[in-house]
Amino acid sequence: MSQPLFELRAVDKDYYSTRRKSIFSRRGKSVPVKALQDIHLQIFAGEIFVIVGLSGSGKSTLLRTLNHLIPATSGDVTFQGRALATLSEHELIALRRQHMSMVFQSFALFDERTVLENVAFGLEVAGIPREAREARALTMLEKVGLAQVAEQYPHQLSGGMQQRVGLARALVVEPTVLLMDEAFSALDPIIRREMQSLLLMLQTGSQRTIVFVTHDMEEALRLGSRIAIMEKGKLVQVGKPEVLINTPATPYVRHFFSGVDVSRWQLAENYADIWGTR
Ligand SMILES: Nc1ncnc2c1ncn2[C@@H]1O[C@H](COP(=O)(O)OP(=O)(O)OP(=O)(O)O)[C@@H](O)[C@H]1O
Repeated sequence: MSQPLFELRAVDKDYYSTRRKSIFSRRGKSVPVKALQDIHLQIFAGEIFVIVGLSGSGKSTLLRTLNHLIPATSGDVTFQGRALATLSEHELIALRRQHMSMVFQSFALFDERTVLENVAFGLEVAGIPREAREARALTMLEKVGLAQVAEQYPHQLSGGMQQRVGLARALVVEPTVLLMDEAFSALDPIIRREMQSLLLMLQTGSQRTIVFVTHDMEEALRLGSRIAIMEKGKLVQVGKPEVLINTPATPYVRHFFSGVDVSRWQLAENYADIWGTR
């Protein structure tokens, strides 16, 4: 098997929150929230790796340890064999710029910039001249079907369109990894499915790796090459969708499939045919 792109070994993350002190403190000492506990994980190039779990299970924290926005309290996180904790702030910023983009639920667009300027932002930061960056941004907007609104401002667009701008902005820098945190969760169901299809279409033939956080099992099954299920800061099972469905490790994992039509995933041999765009 190829070398993992990310490798996590014995990763813990404890939060010491003053906000929570009155609830969790004992004799004035704050008790940490154990957001991640003993995480061992490998993520490979080209995967759409989906992290699923209930609210508070540690999904966002795990995602943010991958780009060191949240440093692990203990354990190792490596990217392309480099331990993130050993990098200087300067090296980390360079690594993130070169390899990683993020897409958030809240879109996080710049209101005072046009759609084109929003998409071109990462290229501007990278020092690409205006003409070249705007040409690349426009090509990316064409790919997400939004070239016609390039000169508009984010507030003039629907939520679904704004998230397509967010996706274009993340992809235009050609990242090795796309980190997506509940990126489609604020969208209504039809637009959400359209965004999932768009993401799968854009991923076709690409070696880009996507790590996608969601609490929605339908979305996880639709997008994931592999799925990790989290419970209270721990990884309870990691595997291909059909493996999780056919052999759930715990009742908690099984619980995630209640209400989801899993019949399409139950026969592993049919799995490759389910989504033509994968
Ligand atoms: N900055 C922080 N300070 C203190 N506790 C935190 C902080 N961030 C997260 N937590 C706690 O860590 C745990 C994991 O949070 P995290 O946001 O990673 O979970 P999640 O699965 O992404 O949740 P959600 O789906 O609600 O976003 C929760 O108990 C949360 O309250």
